[in-house]
Amino acid sequence: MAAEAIVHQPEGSDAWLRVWRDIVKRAMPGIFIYPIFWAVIAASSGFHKLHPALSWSVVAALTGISIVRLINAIYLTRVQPEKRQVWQGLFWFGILAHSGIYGSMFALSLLSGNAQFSLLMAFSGAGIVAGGVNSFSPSRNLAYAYAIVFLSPGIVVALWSQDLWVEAGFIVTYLFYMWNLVRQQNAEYWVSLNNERTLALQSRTDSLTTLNNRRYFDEKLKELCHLSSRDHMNLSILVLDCDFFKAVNDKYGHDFGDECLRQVANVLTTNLPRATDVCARYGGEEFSIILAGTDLQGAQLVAEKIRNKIEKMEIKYKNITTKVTISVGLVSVRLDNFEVGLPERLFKYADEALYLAKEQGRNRVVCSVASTALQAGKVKTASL
Ligand SMILES: Nc1nc2c(ncn2[C@@H]2O[C@H](COP(=O)(O)OP(=O)(O)OP(=O)(O)O)[C@@H](O)[C@H]2O)c(=O)[nH]1
Repeated sequence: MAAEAIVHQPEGSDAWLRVWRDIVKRAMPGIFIYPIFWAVIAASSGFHKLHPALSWSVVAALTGISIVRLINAIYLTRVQPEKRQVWQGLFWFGILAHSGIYGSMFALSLLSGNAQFSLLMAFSGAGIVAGGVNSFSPSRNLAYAYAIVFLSPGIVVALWSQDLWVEAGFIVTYLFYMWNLVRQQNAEYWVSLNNERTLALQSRTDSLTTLNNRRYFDEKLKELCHLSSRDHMNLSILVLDCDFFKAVNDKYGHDFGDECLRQVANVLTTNLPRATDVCARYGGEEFSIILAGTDLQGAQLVAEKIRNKIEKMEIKYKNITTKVTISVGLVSVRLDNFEVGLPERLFKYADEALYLAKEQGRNRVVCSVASTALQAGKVKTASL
């Protein structure tokens, strides 16, 4: 996906969280720069002696905004998704208020006739703007707005006073330079984020079927076992295997076998509509499914539906048309406490049930004895 496309991802997605975490982290060191720089420059250049009220008011305003920004930075990425816009608005306000006030003081320094004051404000301002542009570059609009608000008062004052044309030219040039930097850094940020996401996706995806791979399935199984144990929920695992797949490969070739696996995978994904269902290619011609919050009856229905759809499906590839069947092993338990090795044991039960399904003639769903005993209350989870 192109960098530009991702910049406009909808609010509330995972991308929002990731990007704003980055922005907040990058912006953190800059929060206290404003009052500190201003206080040091106003004191060292003698500006505070001539204008004590203004100097102190600016210190107070910049410090107040720093505190608001700090609180905002702590909570921005932790609030409920529906409150994100308000907190994001407050983040913008803090940034623009800081840059507006500091930029105005820089503009004032141009008119002050105090060379040391204006030089220090110019140097510090240039540094702060460059740092801010770098921090906010994941959001191009924020970075642009920030640079404009910071530098505009200086440009206006320099143009207005007529004898500061050189300074005005310098600030306008600097603004263009920053503009270019925003574009460049924004593009670099999104390209690297995109690469990171692609790599993460590849590491959890099976390239043939685009289903999740075994590693992801194992991680998810552990996580869902934990969650289900904590909430005393049902958890079902299905292990599915294509029947006589060696014969399919031998008869029609490996390419056709691959196509069969893709079409079987497609039936699985289209028949698992719940967002919490996890489906993976466990290896070879074996697939696995986790149905969190689903009891034995529900899991049997799902397994039977999938088995039935695959049995009826005609697999067409090039000039060949054939059918395949699958055998399914199933385990369904209500979990009350998590123990080490629980996910592996549950999977083993489903796998043993699959073995029975093969033994009993294939093209069928067999439920693990562990789950029937558990549903009848004969076995406690702890003794699985
Ligand atoms: N085309 C293709 N074949 C695969 C892939 N992974 C595994 N296989 C084949 O799947 C076949 C599995 O064979 P077996 O384990 O003997 O099982 P089966 O023939 O399906 O017999 P049962 O499972 O007992 O019904 C082997 O021939 C593997 O080469 C794959 O990615 N693509």
